[in-house]
Amino acid sequence: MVFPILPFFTSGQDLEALTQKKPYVGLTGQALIDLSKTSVAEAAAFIENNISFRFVCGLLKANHHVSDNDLVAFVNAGIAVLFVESQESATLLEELGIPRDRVAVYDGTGYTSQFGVVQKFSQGHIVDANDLCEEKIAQALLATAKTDRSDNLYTTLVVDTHERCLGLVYSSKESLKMAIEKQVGVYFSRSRNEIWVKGLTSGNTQKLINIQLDCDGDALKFVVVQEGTKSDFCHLNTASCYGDFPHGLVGLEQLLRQRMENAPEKSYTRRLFSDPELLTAKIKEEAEELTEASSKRDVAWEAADLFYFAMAKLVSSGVTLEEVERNLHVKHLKVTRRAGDAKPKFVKEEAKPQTTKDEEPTNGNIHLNVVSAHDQTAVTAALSRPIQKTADIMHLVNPIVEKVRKDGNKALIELTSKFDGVDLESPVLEAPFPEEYLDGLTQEMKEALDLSMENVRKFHAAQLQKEVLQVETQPGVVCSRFPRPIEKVGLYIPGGTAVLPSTALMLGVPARVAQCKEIVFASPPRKSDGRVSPEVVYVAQKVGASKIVLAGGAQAVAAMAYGTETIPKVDKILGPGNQFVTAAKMYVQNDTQALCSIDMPAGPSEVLVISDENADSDFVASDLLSQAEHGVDSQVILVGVALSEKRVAEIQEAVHRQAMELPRVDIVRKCIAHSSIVLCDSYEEAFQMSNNYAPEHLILQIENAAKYVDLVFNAGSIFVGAYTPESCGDYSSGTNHTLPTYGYARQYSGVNTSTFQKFITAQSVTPEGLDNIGRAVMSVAKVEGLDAHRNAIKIRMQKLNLLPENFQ
Ligand SMILES: NC(=O)c1ccc[n+]([C@@H]2O[C@H](COP(=O)([O-])OP(=O)(O)OC[C@H]3O[C@@H](n4cnc5c(N)ncnc54)[C@H](O)[C@@H]3O)[C@@H](O)[C@H]2O)c1
Ligand SMILES: N[C@H](CO)Cc1c[nH]c[nH+]1
Ligand SMILES: [Zn+2]
Repeated sequence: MVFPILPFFTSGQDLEALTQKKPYVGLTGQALIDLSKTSVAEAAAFIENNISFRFVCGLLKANHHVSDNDLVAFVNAGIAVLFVESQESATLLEELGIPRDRVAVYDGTGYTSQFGVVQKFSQGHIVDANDLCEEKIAQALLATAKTDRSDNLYTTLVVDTHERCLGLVYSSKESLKMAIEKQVGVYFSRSRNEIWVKGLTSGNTQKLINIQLDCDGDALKFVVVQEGTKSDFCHLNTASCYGDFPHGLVGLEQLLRQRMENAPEKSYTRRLFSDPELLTAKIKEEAEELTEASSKRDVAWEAADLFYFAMAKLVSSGVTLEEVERNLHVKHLKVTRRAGDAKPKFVKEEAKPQTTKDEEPTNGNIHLNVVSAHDQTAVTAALSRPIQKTADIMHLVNPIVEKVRKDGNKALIELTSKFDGVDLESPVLEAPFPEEYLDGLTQEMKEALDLSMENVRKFHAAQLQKEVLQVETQPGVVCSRFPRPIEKVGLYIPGGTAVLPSTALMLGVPARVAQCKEIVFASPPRKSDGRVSPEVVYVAQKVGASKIVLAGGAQAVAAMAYGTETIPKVDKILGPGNQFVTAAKMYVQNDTQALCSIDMPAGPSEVLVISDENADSDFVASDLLSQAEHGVDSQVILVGVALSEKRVAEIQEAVHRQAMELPRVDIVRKCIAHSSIVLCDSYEEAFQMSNNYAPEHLILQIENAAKYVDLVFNAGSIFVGAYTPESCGDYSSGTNHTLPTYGYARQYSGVNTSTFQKFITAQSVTPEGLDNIGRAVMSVAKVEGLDAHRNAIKIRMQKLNLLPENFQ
């Protein structure tokens, strides 16, 4: 039992008009709407705007003309339960995806709701809202409410609209009638033995929102809003008769509302309310921090910060917490329509599939979003990368890594079957690699790979640091530094959406140049035969790899980091990959048990092209597309310097035309959907934009391009001039294509020869040297309170008679 009357709104127009004219109808907290006479929009607006109607149902008569789509839309707008006249209708609704407990079937005497409110609404309960008046409502309530008290009063619980208990009071028949008539908190005072209008003397009155009866009808509940200057319910000046509430979200909302009214001019809260950009930045910052938090304590801490700024946004936008909760409630009521199984009776119109972000339309123009560099908000959105939050990815990757760590090859075989659809007997191919693994490798391909490997070798051999660096910092103090190869390296070669033998050579050749002792390759096996491509095997053979791990993703990274029965544990893992690979690399790098470092976070490929009016539109488009085809999570950005509208249109046309010819057009389409053109006025502005973005690849298609290289501070690799497409660096020119993405070009270099080396320092100090630096060492050791350090100098200097006799 909630309320003994279910007001029936016979038409959509009644909804708004009647609730204005007869606000007391809302005291019942419930409504029944005739769905055949109401539009979805009318129902949605009614539910959204009237917080007093907590339980809204829809009546569906036999032979109604409501379409299937509208039925689902009504439910999704917040209709809790559908009242239908037959079991057959209930079955048809179920086939549409509306759960059975959201349907109440007429049984000859009424409808029984089992969802939200468990109650039988008989014909007598359902009353045309047009016929309702305060008196009828009071009569119905009094006829149903029970009391077993000798004074005939009704026990009444008072709660606020967040359902927080304010206190326990008593109502009499008269006080109830008066409360309904005036829609305020009116009770019966037992101590004064009279009707008690709450706040009559103090001014802290109560607006009455709903009256409810409990399940057996012997206790009332008043839902109220405290009004007046003080919002305390209790005579002891606390929010409730049980003291003040803990300062949670409701308390925060109240506090921020007060601050909105009276925060001092220069206070932080005032700034927050009057500077929308600051508030936006704080919300983004806190949201990011929350995604990065991992311990329970940090997650709670960061969530509280985010709620604070989100609440400031609500308050400054005039939105209440109740409206948000209402929104959550409606979302909770949503259902998913089942596709294609509606019975003819319910089929009035075909449902159009909704387009989600993951399912971009597969036709239409492929064009980039265009923003002006002056629109800061649009630029920030345009330059944000389409990557999953670290926390979300880690959540998926952690169990994979742990499984491989625990179960070794067995786990690797299982995960390869699961993620790559290949069932292997052994996850490792040992050198010397069987000749048949080179089947299909053409002479032309060998020559292309040889040429590329030789150029990469030349450039990386020139970088090799062999010499011992030696400096005498003081007479008798010689410091030196010398390189050593990292002993065992694991090289990841992507193979998800495209097989990348070029990555095999970009990693294998410098590893060989640096003289790493053991080189292990890992790459996902192909579905067709469970092998890796002959080109990868060819490169592995050329660079002297000892093994090829036939696995991809996080499982391959884990196998190389921890080792398995047949895979050696490596000291460093290098190579690009998708988000699973990159996240797994970051995970093992942070695990001291793994004792494994990584090159850098090299995730989904990205490019930023700076072009001016003189650039060739076809060249620009081709460079954008060459990275767009890598994956749906790639991003390509064109920063245009003083581009005319005509030029922008020409580039867009070239992008579309060239893309439509590509076999990977579907991937390109999805990548371009989150890629942009940013229009700048000057070269300086364009380079500033690029430095902020810190792209993996930067292509300069501008006049005198070489002259502008000095302006670049953050980028993985730069491609200078119209005839330097990125493809050259991807394959054959000699630079490395394993480069930092996600903006990590701010602090990381791309793979180079020293990535495969480490540097050891050495020093040699003579008695003369000790005399020159010994006192300084002792002074600093003393201030740090590390006497043993100081002694190591003192003892030697004393034996050498370099210190005065009584030196302490
Ligand atoms: N930054 C660089 O230097 C650089 C260089 C080359 C390539 N790349 C990038 O490397 C990436 C290669 O990605 P890819 O996907 O084609 O190949 P990949 O080899 O990196 O990843 C494929 C593996 O991911 C795993 N995987 C796929 N879906 C999974 C899921 N739902 N859960 C767990 N694991 C899953 C599978 O095991 C699969 O073997 C592209 O984004 C490309 O842009 C970057
Ligand atoms: N552009 C990629 C680096 O982001 C490398 C690559 C390999 N093959 C083609 N391209
Ligand atoms: Zn590429």
